[in-house]
Amino acid sequence: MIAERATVVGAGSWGTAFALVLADAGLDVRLWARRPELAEAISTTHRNPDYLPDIELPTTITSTSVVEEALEGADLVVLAMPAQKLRVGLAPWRDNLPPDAVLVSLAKGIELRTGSRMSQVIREATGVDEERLAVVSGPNLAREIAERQPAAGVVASSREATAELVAAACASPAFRPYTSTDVVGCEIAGATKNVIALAVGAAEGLGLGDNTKSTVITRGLAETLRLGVALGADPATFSGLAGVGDLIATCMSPLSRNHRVGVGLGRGGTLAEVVASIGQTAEGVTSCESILALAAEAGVEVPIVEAVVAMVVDGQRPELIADALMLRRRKPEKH
Ligand SMILES: NC(=O)C1=CN([C@@H]2O[C@H](COP(=O)(O)OP(=O)(O)OC[C@H]3O[C@@H](n4cnc5c(N)ncnc54)[C@H](O)[C@@H]3O)[C@@H](O)[C@H]2O)C=CC1
Ligand SMILES: O=C(CO)COP(=O)(O)O
Repeated sequence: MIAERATVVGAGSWGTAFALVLADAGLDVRLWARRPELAEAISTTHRNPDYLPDIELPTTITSTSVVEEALEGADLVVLAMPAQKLRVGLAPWRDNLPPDAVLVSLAKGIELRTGSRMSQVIREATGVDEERLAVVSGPNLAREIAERQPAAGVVASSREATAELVAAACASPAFRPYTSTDVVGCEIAGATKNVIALAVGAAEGLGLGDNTKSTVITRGLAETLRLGVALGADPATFSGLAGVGDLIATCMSPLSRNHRVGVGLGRGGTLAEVVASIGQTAEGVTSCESILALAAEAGVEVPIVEAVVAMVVDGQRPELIADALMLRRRKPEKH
């Protein structure tokens, strides 16, 4: 089977950029926006006035705010909502999904309270079989993707043929998807790197330099790997695009919203001020607690995630947290 028609649910930054990738790969794309006026603007001007407004979208992308219209003939249903909105956001879609459509998750987060990964939320909320589900992850900052700068990603599904179907649907001259069957690894890596990016951003905001940032990234990767492996992931995933690849992009790029929230906190801003000034989703802020809870349940030490929770949730000052991380008991690097 070849996918010809895709519905992208959520016309934010990543939904819009990924719709462009699918269109460049030759698919007819329906981009669903919650607000009818936004859908109308996208369909008539071929731009999204609210996200990436300077990017001209291919004319094979049309937009609607009507669920049934959006889903007509869809081979792929791509979910581009924020992690904490996914379960409730899926409610109007559940009973309208075409029976054979493959669902694709773009969100990088862990649900609060349940600790569920996005693919688990989707399965629970829609009842679809895991073989009809794929996740896309990797170093994919929406602006760079929308500008068609060369990049690669990972499409993971427990069923290889599903990963291949989705990869074929998003392979374009500027986007090179690799396939994987490690859904757990891709999801844990994608969610946790946002939290590590908050820590790296905070270090930058405190005026600290590249040695510090590199240390946080490397030790952040170590704790992400420990957590992922404890949850059943393939360790090799963490040295790939969804692991170290996305970690580098998100931790180092001024385009990353998580990085920017961290910088703002490091400079002394309050969480409310910093998040409001960005005005877009920064998943690490709302997923750090659930990742810490997952780690506690699995008996895995995640000191950087813990430090971010202290900074973001408990409002502790970042400089005190940096000191606490440095004073931890010394140990062999591999642990
Ligand atoms: N922006 C990026 O560069 C990338 C983002 N991601 C992930 O994609 C997910 C979405 O992020 P962005 O598009 O960047 O966020 P965004 O903040 O730019 O847009 C979020 C979109 O979700 C919609 N939305 C919010 N609540 C909703 C609800 N209850 N029902 C339906 N739609 C709802 C909003 O209207 C908006 O269109 C996040 O998990 C993020 O981590 C992944 C890779 C790259
Ligand atoms: O996931 C991303 C890049 O791969 C986007 O990161 P931010 O959500 O921090 O902007």
